[in-house]
Amino acid sequence: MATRRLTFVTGNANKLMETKYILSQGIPIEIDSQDLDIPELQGTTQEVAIAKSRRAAELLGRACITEDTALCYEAFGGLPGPYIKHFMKNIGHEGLNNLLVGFPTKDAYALCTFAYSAGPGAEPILFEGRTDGTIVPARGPPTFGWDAVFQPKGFDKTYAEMTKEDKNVISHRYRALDKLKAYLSTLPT
Ligand SMILES: O=P(O)(O)OP(=O)(O)OP(=O)(O)OC[C@H]1O[C@@H](n2cnc3c(O)ncnc32)[C@H](O)[C@@H]1O
Ligand SMILES: [Mg+2]
Repeated sequence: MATRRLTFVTGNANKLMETKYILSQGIPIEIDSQDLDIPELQGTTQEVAIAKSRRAAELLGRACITEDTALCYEAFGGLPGPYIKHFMKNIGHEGLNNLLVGFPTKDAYALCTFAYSAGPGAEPILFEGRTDGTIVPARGPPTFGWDAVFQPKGFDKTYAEMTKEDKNVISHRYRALDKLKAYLSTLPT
């Protein structure tokens, strides 16, 4: 099978690393990356993902993938959701826990949305992956976003305490990439 080449438009080095790792397990694919400055709209996770994918393909002038990650609190009807980056930056791990003081549930889910665009003007196709868990006081290295405060259901470790091999077979990103992989393998290279 010929190796497919695809550009991942992202400015996040950790996303890129996990994506390359997960995709390399399944199909012959080479991912390069471009960090383009793309405004992220407000709206549902799907609306945010579609707008970003359209703009990325326009700027790049060819097929690409983009990705948006949301962290959704059950107590808040799914927020912060796609706005988690700004919450994380401004209030940190402790703030992400303090938000939930007084709320009956600390349940949350991580939602990853990959968007594939065949090129400028093409309708983006979305691939979603969800992992359920709980928000806990930070444990593990603070290397990647909110990994240290998210403990997936059925595990006694946070994402940050897990090995990359373990995180990458149960994560929101893995589940979305599993669907993207299946789609890519139906396309001609
Ligand atoms: O250039 P892009 O791809 O948009 O990269 P970004 O860092 O801006 O990413 P998002 O807009 O999707 O914002 C998601 C936020 O969640 C963080 N994040 C994404 N995936 C994560 C994961 O698997 N574990 C922990 N934090 C994660 C990430 O660092 C951001 O703060
Ligand atoms: Mg972003």
